[in-house]
Amino acid sequence: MPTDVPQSSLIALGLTPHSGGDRQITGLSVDSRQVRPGHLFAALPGTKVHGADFVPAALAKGAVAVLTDRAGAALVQAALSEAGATLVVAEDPRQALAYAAALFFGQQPATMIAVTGTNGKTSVATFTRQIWQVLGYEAVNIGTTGVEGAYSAPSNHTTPEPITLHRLLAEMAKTGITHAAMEASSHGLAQKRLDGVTLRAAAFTNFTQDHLDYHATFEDYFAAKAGLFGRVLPEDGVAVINMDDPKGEAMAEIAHARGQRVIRVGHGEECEMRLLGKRPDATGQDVRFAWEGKPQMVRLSLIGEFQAMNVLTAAALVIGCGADPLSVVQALGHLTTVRGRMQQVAVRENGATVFVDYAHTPDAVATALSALRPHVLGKIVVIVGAGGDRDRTKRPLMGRAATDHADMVFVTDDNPRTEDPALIRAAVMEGAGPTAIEVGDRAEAILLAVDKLEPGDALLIAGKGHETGQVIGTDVYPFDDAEQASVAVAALDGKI
Ligand SMILES: CC(=O)N[C@H]1[C@@H](OP(=O)(O)OP(=O)(O)OC[C@H]2O[C@@H](n3ccc(=O)[nH]c3=O)[C@H](O)[C@@H]2O)O[C@H](CO)[C@@H](O)[C@@H]1O[C@H](C)C(=O)N[C@@H](C)C(=O)N[C@H](CCC(=O)O)C(=O)O
Ligand SMILES: Nc1ncnc2c1ncn2[C@@H]1O[C@H](COP(=O)(O)OP(=O)(O)OP(=O)(O)O)[C@@H](O)[C@H]1O
Ligand SMILES: N[C@H](CCC[C@H](N)C(=O)O)C(=O)O
Ligand SMILES: [Mg+2]
Repeated sequence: MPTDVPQSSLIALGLTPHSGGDRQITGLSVDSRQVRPGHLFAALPGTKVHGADFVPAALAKGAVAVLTDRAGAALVQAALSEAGATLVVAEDPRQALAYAAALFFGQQPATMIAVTGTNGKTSVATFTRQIWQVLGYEAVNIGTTGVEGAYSAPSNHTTPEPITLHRLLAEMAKTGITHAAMEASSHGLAQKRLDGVTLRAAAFTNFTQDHLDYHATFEDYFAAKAGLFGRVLPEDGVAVINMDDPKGEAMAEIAHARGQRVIRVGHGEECEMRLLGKRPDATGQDVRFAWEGKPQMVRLSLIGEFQAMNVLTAAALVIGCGADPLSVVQALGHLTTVRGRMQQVAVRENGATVFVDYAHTPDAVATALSALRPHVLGKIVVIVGAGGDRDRTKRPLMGRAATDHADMVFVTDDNPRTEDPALIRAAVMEGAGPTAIEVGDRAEAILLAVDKLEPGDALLIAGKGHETGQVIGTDVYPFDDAEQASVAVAALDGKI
């Protein structure tokens, strides 16, 4: 066995053997198909099946120990003693796995933060990383767009699973990464994926509708997010809370109750990081804000008030982690657009602009369009759609938000996945109303929308942001909104 393969005893990983005695393990897996000889297999209760069903398969592949809950233990005890493998039973096996993975891989960047909220996680994590880099730190952001910054890696999840996450964190720490900003998705929090991460600070951006396919109720969805402050962030951590959100007060209460230092961000007088005013123009905005009562000015090459709020949230996180506030303020002028978030991707010969944005919730569509309005003198055209195999109830609300906040609406396909695209569009159209134009093919919708642009107008292509593929059925077809917009502009302006 190569010497760089980490090894550890179960007890050293905080896992107490229930039967079979302590073991040296050479790896961890949650999927029986990924088990290697010497592994601990975590047989987790799932939404579809119980991982315990796959214990025989895991043992056949060489697993020497199994971590599971009580229900799982009852199912696998006999098979384990027959194979001479160790059983570990935990009240919460997902949390036990997260702690074990952190100990197994050993290292993580010394300064880590996490961001939760329905919208804005990727943006805040990216700005946090950018500020750290301007200050001279080796920094990354980890989330929907993969790992970016001083280290690059793709990612299938917004919040990676604990094993993948801690392998990655250890690898990055070894290469000298000292600062990491993570996204904490509600799935990730509910499944305790980041419980083994040592956080210095955490932020809450906002709470609106999404993922009601996974979380049974709004309360469950909120409880998952609140877990970041109520459980994951330690007592000596710093909580950065957006007080403009109706749930800000409740989140700040949770942080206070844990004894965490709270930095409030928002428009209100009570906020330590307070937005005082902004002057939007075609290429960005001048922003006036106050840090602990002291007014500051910065020029941001970013569109939309929500991006200014995301920047202030990121600044508060960096300050919360100990950076000098004045240096942080000075760094803000260097920030650049987050890929696929209110990103200007093309300009027509007549001056009309095209933006790509990742708004895929009703609130995000409303926020993105109203944020764009003060930067635009003419009309706003929007392209909107909704993804298949996701929260169905948000579809008409997204259509409605588009009609309420734009002057012209095109309804098209997002990622239909395994659903019938026509039915998804019909649900979006129901909210968008009779004035909306339905065009199934996304490339055609972009071409038609770009064609409507007159001087001073802007088009917002919502929903897919940085994505480079369109998922139809289970296949992924190359598709990039930014590229399609450039092609449409070039074609209509007679450049190709
Ligand atoms: C809905 C959801 O989050 N599901 C996660 C959950 O799976 P599950 O409970 O559905 O698992 P299951 O299919 O019932 O199987 C139970 C167990 O048996 C195991 N198994 C299954 C089959 C097999 O042959 N062998 C085997 O061992 C599975 O690995 C699992 O541990 O537990 C699994 C193991 O921890 C996760 O991999 C899986 O994430 C899946 C891949 C996923 O797609 N999650 C998405 C929805 C997600 O997490 N998204 C958020 C972003 C959301 C957002 O903000 O937009 C993210 O952070 O990326
Ligand atoms: N602070 C905010 N308030 C409201 N809407 C926002 C905010 N920040 C971003 N948005 C909207 O949400 C979209 C997604 O932003 P971002 O990718 O930063 O969010 P996210 O929380 O990471 O999303 P995901 O759940 O997909 O990971 C943006 O394109 C924008 O339309
Ligand atoms: N992380 C989100 C992204 C949605 C992006 C949108 N393009 C879609 O496919 O619905 C989700 O998986 O729900
Ligand atoms: Mg994200």
